[in-house]
Amino acid sequence: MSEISISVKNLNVGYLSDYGIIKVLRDVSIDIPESKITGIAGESGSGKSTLATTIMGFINPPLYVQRGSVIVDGKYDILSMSRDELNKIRGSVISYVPQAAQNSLNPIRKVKETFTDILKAKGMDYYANINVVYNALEEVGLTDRQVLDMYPFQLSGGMKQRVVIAISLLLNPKILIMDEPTTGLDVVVQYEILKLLKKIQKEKDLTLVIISHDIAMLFQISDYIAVMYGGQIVEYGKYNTLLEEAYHPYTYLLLSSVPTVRSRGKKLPRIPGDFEGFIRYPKGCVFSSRCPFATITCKEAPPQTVAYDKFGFYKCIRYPEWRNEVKKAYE
Ligand SMILES: Nc1ncnc2c1ncn2[C@@H]1O[C@H](COP(=O)(O)OP(=O)(O)OP(=O)(O)O)[C@@H](O)[C@H]1O
Repeated sequence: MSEISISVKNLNVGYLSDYGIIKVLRDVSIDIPESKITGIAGESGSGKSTLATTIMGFINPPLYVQRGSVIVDGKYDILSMSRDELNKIRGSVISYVPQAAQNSLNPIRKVKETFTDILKAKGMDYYANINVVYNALEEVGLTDRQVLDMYPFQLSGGMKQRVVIAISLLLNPKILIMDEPTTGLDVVVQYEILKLLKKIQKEKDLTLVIISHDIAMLFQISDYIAVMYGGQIVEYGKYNTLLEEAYHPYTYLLLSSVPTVRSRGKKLPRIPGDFEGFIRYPKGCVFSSRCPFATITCKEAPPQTVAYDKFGFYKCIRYPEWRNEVKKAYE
């Protein structure tokens, strides 16, 4: 079995619009290791959901793949598979929980009817597979089977999220991609859901990909972190490497802008300005107009990807010099 669970190479994806194709993902390449938790961090609009949707093969207009490849589990070439072939592996090899999935449970169907629909779509009967359903519920800590006879409005936010996770794991996939799994939940429930995800990941040896704008949450749970900015992955590596010494200034500034008890009373570095957008896309490094360490060279040409270790990489021509400038500017 391959050590790489999802391999994305030179992915260029955009959206069709009245003005032509608006390019969003720009040469995105990443190898996501199996049996680990990989966090994909980035601010709203950086392209995280576009990446997840493309990995799942949900290629429907206006989304448009210009080039690149996505190989899942070493053998599924997602972008060249038919709809039927993709439907076969969705749920059984790779599952995806989109943003706010807990709110899209059908309000007029009991939980068991939702399970029935999911199983039926896979040609499976609910009653013949009732133990599969019970197991899935137990895995997510819903031991009271009465939950099956309840409507979504009778469940708390945390319970709904557990039901959604149980559905995504019903057919025992090897890979689970969750988009913003804790958004909209209160802090205690967020913690419980993260603890549950970590437990399930370990027990099932799952490859778990968590997408979030909440970098602090991702650093709590992930083994690897990819940092997205303006449709690119600007840095990727082990969470502790990034925490100890980010190679990209954007990662450093994102991490430094998270308030902690220790930073109380201190001025937190902020990221000046705004992303130019996908239409007026920067010519050089995508972060250069906001980067306090950028030089003219950074603004003129995109940086090469610098690879290190097995999976890690960064896109910054100013590393390691910019680290010395941090000391002068902020420390
Ligand atoms: N269906 C669509 N049609 C046109 N543009 C889209 C569509 N979906 C996303 N986009 C654009 O693609 C860019 C990336 O969006 P995407 O949803 O992938 O980002 P994200 O990082 O997941 O953000 P968020 O967390 O807010 O969902 C944004 O500029 C967005 O406006």
